[in-house]
Amino acid sequence: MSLNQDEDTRVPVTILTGFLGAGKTTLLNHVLTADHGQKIAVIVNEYGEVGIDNQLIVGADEEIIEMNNGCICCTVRGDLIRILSELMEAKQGKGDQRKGGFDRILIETTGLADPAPVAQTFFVDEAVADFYRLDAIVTVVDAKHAGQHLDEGHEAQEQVAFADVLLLNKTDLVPENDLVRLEQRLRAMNPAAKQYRTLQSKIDIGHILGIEAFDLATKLEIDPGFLEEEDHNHDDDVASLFFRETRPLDIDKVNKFLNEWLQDHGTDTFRYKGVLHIKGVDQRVVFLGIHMLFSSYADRAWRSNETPLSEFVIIGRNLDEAWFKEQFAGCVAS
Ligand SMILES: Nc1nc2c(ncn2[C@@H]2O[C@H](COP(=O)(O)OP(=O)(O)OP(=O)(O)O)[C@@H](O)[C@H]2O)c(=O)[nH]1
Repeated sequence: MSLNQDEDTRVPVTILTGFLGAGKTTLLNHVLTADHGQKIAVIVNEYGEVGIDNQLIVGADEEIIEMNNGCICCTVRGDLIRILSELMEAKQGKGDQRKGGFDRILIETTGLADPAPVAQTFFVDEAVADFYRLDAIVTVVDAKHAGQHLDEGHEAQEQVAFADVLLLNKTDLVPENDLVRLEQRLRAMNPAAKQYRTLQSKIDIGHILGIEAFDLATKLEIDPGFLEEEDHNHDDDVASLFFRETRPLDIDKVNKFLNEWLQDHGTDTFRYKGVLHIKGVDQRVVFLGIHMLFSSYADRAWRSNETPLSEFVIIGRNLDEAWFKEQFAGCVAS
């Protein structure tokens, strides 16, 4: 391992984190389409058995690797190390060399991930630590919902506490007073992190990539056990449900059932999103929601080699799977 940063030729890695729906995929798409001349290999970890985000990432020629078998900070650390090792071998001219053309790595964690164990991978696994350098942890904060998430959830707090850069996103949804209060709260939790306000996660790439901001000593001050392998807990009440339906749906019925559900359960429904097959619409309909706020839009047309179908994920507390299944089936167009 090189000791001098100037001579450090290891591949830089950025961990992109932030609570469910904060704007991570929006930021990722912004980075992938920006004109920075860098080749970025992207590792995306989603909560839930099927990835919706990977369907929404812009069609860049970057290497995008999905990890959907669990949460990156718990069960799939082994997967992460395997993927990083494969990429390393590709870059060293071994293995699948088509994958080796990247300059840096970007890891998008699930909104429920604690970033510390992910960061830890770059220090405790020797082969990984020799080849990769953790550049920064970038945390996107949803200005509208951060108050609730920080009050309730240990994961949201960890994401802020471990950040090197905090992007205060969705500044269009809250008044200036609230933004200032939130900035103060974030600063009290993590005085060392740089803060930027963003709209649609738009940020100068130079503020988040290649910034050499991750400092192990600071992280050890926040969490003296940072380098020790230890179990960590998630909120056990939070679960995800997944639905798939090949018959076309009626968008009015989808809207109606979600509206009714959210009136009573909006606070506990963190995130729901899907790509839907709607009757009479030739395009994929993307449906995105966070608590009470949701929207849908027609995306690209279904391709001739795709079977149109609807895939929908809901993440929240106290979700009744049988009830949701019945409601979802009730949305099939007549
Ligand atoms: N009003 C508003 N909406 C935004 C802004 N940035 C992103 N969004 C919307 O917020 C929603 C969530 O954005 P994503 O980028 O999917 O969030 P995410 O953090 O990747 O979500 P998960 O992967 O589910 O955790 C989408 O509908 C975005 O269009 C913003 O600045 N203002």
